[in-house]
Amino acid sequence: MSEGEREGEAGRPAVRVHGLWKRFGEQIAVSGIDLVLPAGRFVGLVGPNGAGKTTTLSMITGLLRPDQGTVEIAGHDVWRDPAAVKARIGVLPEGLRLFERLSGRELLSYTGRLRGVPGAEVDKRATQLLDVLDLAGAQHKLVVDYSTGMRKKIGLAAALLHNPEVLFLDEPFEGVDPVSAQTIRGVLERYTASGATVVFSSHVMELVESLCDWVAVMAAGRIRADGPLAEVRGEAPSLQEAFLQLVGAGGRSAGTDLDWLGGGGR
Ligand SMILES: Nc1ncnc2c1ncn2[C@@H]1O[C@H](COP(=O)(O)OP(=O)(O)OP(=O)(O)O)[C@@H](O)[C@H]1O
Repeated sequence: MSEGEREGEAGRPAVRVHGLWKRFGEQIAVSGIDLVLPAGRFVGLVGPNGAGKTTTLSMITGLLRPDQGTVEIAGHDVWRDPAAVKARIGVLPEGLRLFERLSGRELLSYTGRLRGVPGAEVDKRATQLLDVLDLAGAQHKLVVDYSTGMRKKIGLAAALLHNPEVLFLDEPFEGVDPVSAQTIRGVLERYTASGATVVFSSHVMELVESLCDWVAVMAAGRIRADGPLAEVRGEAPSLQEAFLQLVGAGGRSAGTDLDWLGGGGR
């Protein structure tokens, strides 16, 4: 599908990446990728471990400077116009660092003020987000005492507080129990239904298949396929199968060399 067709479908793209490169010493993490993600979609960035997903999301969101290439979000260049971009995006990065000595409620108040949201509005939105994300009971507890799932949820609340146009989430469901995952999912579905865009990375194919309507498949620093979910899945019975074919992992044996492994002889 051409870029023109994509833009025609949903107006201005949420994200436009051109010729993006990142190298760490000898290791090429991201190898000159081009990507156009339409607005108003639930986009999944999928790929095996080490594919370059986190590096790509970090460069797209202005956390890591690319060696080459450009990124535009909602028409603004991430590196030339960072303030305009930061006002329009929310980010839940991998290994999120939070202010551990604030309570959940204080963290949201602080984030809201930093984002320039008026105080009364911050309080209202924080109360609603804490409630919807089932954190109301823990709002006065210090973040340092939060569980992994609670940290993801308070990070998500902080990323949503200023009502961004585009939300980027790196592995948002990792370490999250099924009930919390369902809650997060509900919030994200509601957010995209109103025309906002979610871009999240994951290697859990079932999750991506059930949530996303647009997919980009990454392997070894390159985009192997991208487009509407049905188009990327093609004739394959599931996204998992399509993914295995795309990344060339279909023939890998499940451990024929591990003949010593298992019960019996030591
Ligand atoms: N700071 C760094 N220094 C050196 N190499 C790095 C650094 N960050 C990433 N890499 C390398 O770049 C490649 C891509 O890593 P990245 O974390 O982007 O992959 P990923 O798709 O997010 O993987 P995962 O699903 O395992 O989180 C890997 O080979 C990784 O070892």
